[in-house]
Amino acid sequence: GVAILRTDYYQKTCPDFNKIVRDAVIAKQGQQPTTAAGTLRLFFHDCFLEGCDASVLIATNSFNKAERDDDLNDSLPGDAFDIVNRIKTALELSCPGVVSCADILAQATRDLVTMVGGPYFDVKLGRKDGLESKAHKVRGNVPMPNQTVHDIQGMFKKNGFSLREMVVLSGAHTIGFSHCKEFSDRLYGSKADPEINPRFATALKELCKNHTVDDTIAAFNDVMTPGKFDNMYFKNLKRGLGLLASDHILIKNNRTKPFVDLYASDEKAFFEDFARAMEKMGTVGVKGDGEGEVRRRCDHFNNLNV
Ligand code: HEM
Ligand SMILES: [Ca+2]
Ligand SMILES: [Ca+2]
Repeated sequence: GVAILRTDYYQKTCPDFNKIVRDAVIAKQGQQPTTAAGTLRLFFHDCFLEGCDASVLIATNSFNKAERDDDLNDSLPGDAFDIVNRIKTALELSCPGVVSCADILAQATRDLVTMVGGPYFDVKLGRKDGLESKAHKVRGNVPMPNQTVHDIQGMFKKNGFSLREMVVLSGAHTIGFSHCKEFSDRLYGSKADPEINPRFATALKELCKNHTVDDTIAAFNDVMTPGKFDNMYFKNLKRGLGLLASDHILIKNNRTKPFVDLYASDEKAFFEDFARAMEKMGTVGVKGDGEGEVRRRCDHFNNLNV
């Protein structure tokens, strides 16, 4: 059966859960300010494949190439995996074998989003960790920047999200960064996008000029307020300052544009809708008793599946 999630799921079995997660998040985000964006993306990629079950955290072994080693997950940053592992270690000392990795990722994401200025939302708990993680399943479940609104909408729809929720969740690109290869085809050559703000395009071309040699070069998703969770992402789209093609199409497409306009002019509406959509994201495909386990380590199944 489907898991019944509750915000107070660990109240008796792990009373310090909230505090342990919050303290670890504050320490990590202070040391490594890119953690919030990386973790938010990690959570998204987890929930969209096999549901929010920590399948994305599994390490590859000689029998199984895991989700995180598919090309589309290559750029998920180590700091995002690290914060989950740190929290897991602290929790295993306080209440061993009780808290799932899927719950840790959900709760840490909420705390990080809130910490960088985003809205607070409830995180219901009680997910079990999944028993499968296959790299070949990633493609088709995680959107790519060169896809159409129609194709991307299909992936959100499959997970129960409306077009409006797709737009509001894309507002996550108000923080974090993207590597040049994700948007370079908008900059150079005959397919260059004439709708990019010209000064922005010049700056990006300069930034990315050596990206084929150095694939670590990256640009902020939100050029104006890259570290702050706010509605600047939507304001940027209206001025040709969207970074990815999948960002810019939200203002070009006449079905998504009204939502961009709304969130650009009303941050409160953005925060309310984003909070509700994130709460919902946390319930996608969750596993209950008998459908998963509480992993001892977040990067390994308890039994080696071969
Ligand atoms: C709508 C379709 C989406 C597409 C095509 C897309 C694609 C991408 C790509 C290509 C990157 C750059 C990765 C890199 O180069 O390191 C990225 C970054 C990011 N994405 Fe998305 N994304 C989408 C939706 C979302 C959603 C729904 C969320 C979360 C709710 C999200 C959260 C993030 C975050 C936070 C980053 C920055 C990661 C970092 O700084 O490490 N994205 N996205
Ligand atoms: Ca998953
Ligand atoms: Ca921002």
